[in-house]
Amino acid sequence: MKIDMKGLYLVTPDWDDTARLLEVTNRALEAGAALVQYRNKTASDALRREQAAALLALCRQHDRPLIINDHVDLCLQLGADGVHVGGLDAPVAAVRAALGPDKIVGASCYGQLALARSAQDAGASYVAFGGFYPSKVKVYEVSTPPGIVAQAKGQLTVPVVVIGGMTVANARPLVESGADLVAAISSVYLAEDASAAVREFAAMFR
Ligand SMILES: Cc1ncc(COP(=O)(O)OP(=O)(O)O)c(N)n1
Ligand SMILES: Cc1ncsc1CCOP(=O)(O)O
Ligand SMILES: [Mg+2]
Repeated sequence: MKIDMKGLYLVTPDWDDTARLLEVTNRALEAGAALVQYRNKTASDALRREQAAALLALCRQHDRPLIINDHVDLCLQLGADGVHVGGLDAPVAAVRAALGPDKIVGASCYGQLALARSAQDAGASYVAFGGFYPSKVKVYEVSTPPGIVAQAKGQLTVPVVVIGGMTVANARPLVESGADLVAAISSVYLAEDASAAVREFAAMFR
C-alpha cells in the first residue's frame, strides 16, 4: 500500500448515487489523488456500508488508502485504512486504541493549535485545520487563520492537512507555508473536469 502523506486528499460528497460516486472517485485516483476519505453525512447505515465497501475495493485497485469519516466500527468491519474524527466524534486516543498502531487516525483541529498538539500526543497520524474559506457543502464560521499552517509546521511532527473551500488558487499559499495535504470535496466532485482539477492540485506538490 502506497501511503503518501503529500498531495490531494479527496473527501467524498453526500451523494446517494453510488455509480456516479465511484466513477468520479476513480477518475480522481487515476489523476493522482493521494488518499480518499469516505464521508457521507446523509446516507443510511446500509448505503454507507455499501458505498464504503465499493470505495475500499476501488482504492485497493489504485493502491491508495481509504479513510472512513466518523465511523470507527465501519472501518473495523471493512478493514479500511483509518478513521477521521472531529470534536463531536470519538476521542483520538480511543480511536487509536480501537484501531491499533498501524491504521491512520486523522483529527480535526479547526483553528486551534492546542487541539493539534493534544491530537498528536493522543496518537493522531495527521491533524487537519479549517475551514479556511467558505464551503459549498458545509456551513461553519470561517475563523481559521492561514498563518496556523506555518505555526503548526514549527511545532508538530505529524502531517498537516488544510480543508474548507479549497481551490487551487487559495490552497497554493497554504501549501507554500508547508501544508502536506489539501482536502477537498467540491473542487473535485463539482468540477466540470475532475481529472484536470486533481492534476492541478497534485502539481502544487511537485
Ligand atoms: C480531512 C478532514 N478535515 C476535517 C474534517 C471535518 O471533520 P468534523 O469536524 O468531524 O466534521 P464532519 O466531517 O464529520 O462533518 C474532515 N471530515 N476531514
Ligand atoms: C468536511 C469539512 N470540514 C471542514 S470544511 C469541510 C467541507 C470541505 O468541502 P469543500 O472542499 O467542498 O469546501
Ligand atoms: Mg466528524
